[in-house]
Amino acid sequence: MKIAPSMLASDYTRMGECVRAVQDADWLHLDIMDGHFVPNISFGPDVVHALRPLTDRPFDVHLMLSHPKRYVQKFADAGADILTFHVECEDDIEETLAEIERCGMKPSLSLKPGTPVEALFPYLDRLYMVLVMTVEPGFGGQKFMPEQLEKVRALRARRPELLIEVDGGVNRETAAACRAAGVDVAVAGTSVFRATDITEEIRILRGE
Ligand SMILES: O=C(CO)[C@@H](O)[C@H](O)COP(=O)(O)O
Repeated sequence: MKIAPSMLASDYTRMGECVRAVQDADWLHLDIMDGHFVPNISFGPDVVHALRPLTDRPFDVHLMLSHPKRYVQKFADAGADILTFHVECEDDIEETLAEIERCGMKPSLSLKPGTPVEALFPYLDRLYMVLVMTVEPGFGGQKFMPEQLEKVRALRARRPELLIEVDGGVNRETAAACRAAGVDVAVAGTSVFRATDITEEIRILRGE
């Protein structure tokens, strides 16, 4: 299982050092929150752009925005590789996917814990990845919701080749359940950035 450390849990006074500290991870996860789709505000494309030269890891950008389509070009310019937005957003899903493709990024859709997995089914053929939220989006440091792994199993059964990521509450114990459910990529914020040995923690989360 690949590990994507979430910069939401990094020390914002030294974000550059934090990016270098997770060089051994597979991807870098960047959470973008607008204070409307979720009750929190994080950072925007300028921060993503500033961090881009510090690592060659793929930038996995998760838009928790009511209107993601407006910002697709900005995140492409900032250096995003994979762009995830939510099926519950207020923009047209097909049009937003087309805009992500037009900008040369890999399209991905996410869903909140309360949204049935079937909401994603009409779009699966167009997606590079699905991000299954294992906490209510908006904040780091929450408890993993194990029942969300049912969505991973349902998606895996329907599309064996689809890349599946989970996000929220991933630690040593819950990572094992994710691996068993067939998760390809796990986002981990608190467990990685609070670890005494970050490199070792990533290795353990991967299941190595
Ligand atoms: O998108 C989110 C929260 O909305 C996640 O990326 C969290 O930031 C993961 O943090 P931890 O649960 O690992 O602390």
